Amino acid sequence: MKDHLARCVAEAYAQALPHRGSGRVADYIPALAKADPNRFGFALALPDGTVHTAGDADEPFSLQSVSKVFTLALALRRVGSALWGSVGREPSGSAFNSIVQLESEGGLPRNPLINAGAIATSDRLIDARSADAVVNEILDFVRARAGDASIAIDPEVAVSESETGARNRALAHFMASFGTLRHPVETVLSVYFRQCAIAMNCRQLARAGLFLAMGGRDPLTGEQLIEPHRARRINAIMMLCGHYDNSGEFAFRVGLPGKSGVGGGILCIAPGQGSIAVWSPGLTEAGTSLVGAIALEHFACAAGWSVFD
Ligand SMILES: NC(=O)CC[C@H](N)C(=O)O
Repeated sequence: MKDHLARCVAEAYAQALPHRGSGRVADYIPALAKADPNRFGFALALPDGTVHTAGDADEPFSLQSVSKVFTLALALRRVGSALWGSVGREPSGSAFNSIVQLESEGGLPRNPLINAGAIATSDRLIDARSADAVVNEILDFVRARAGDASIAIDPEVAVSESETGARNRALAHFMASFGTLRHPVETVLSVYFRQCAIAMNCRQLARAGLFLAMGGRDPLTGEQLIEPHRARRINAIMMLCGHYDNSGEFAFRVGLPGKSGVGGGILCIAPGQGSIAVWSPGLTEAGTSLVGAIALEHFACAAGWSVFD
């Protein structure tokens, strides 16, 4: 079985490789524009600790919106269902940084995986603590899940995010005007920008996602991190909202919950089976990794993994 999965990883990598270099590297955050579009990594983490990799699986990249999944898990753990007073759980059908729905929907963002919703989620996670304390909690969480204490924030990306963060500031102030945020805008953004700037490689990210595949329990440490029903619901949100207005296409092609980021990473969860991380910086129009989605489509097909069977 393990050999079979190792072969599926190799096959998915080989099938996607000819597409390497296609898509457009995100450049609206200048520090991200330096990424090499020819990079391509793949890692599959299994609950017994095995990790199968291909390509640039050990090269760190900017987590960007993939971080929203971890913040969501931590916020649910901290404030429970009260989180849903600050953010919804419906697909947005619009771009990740869109502002249009916010006005007609009273400043309540559609879901925690678009920028406005992630900013509102970070706000609830702060829960009257300092921004630094919350950033440390997020970092400690991903380090513990990945089993690697060296995971850190890329300071250049964090500064670049903030310097060019006019749109995110607009979203945050707009929500603040409706009373959605409980903390000062700059405190919330200081958490949000830094969580997006965490650098991880595919091997680390795949391991870090395992708790979502295993009912909220980290199979590597044995800790029950969040309740099983919360893990299930995070997966549901990833399936419906993880790729902005490209989420339907991803569900159609891959059939597994996933979350993409403009750094070119995608975290994909196969409930009960394992966790997959892919990275290739060339993006589609919707801002998701073009080569990464192709690789995941081939992998899911070869492994026979889908939540719809
Ligand atoms: N889709 C993304 O990965 C967006 C994250 C990015 N840091 C932003 O806020 O714009």
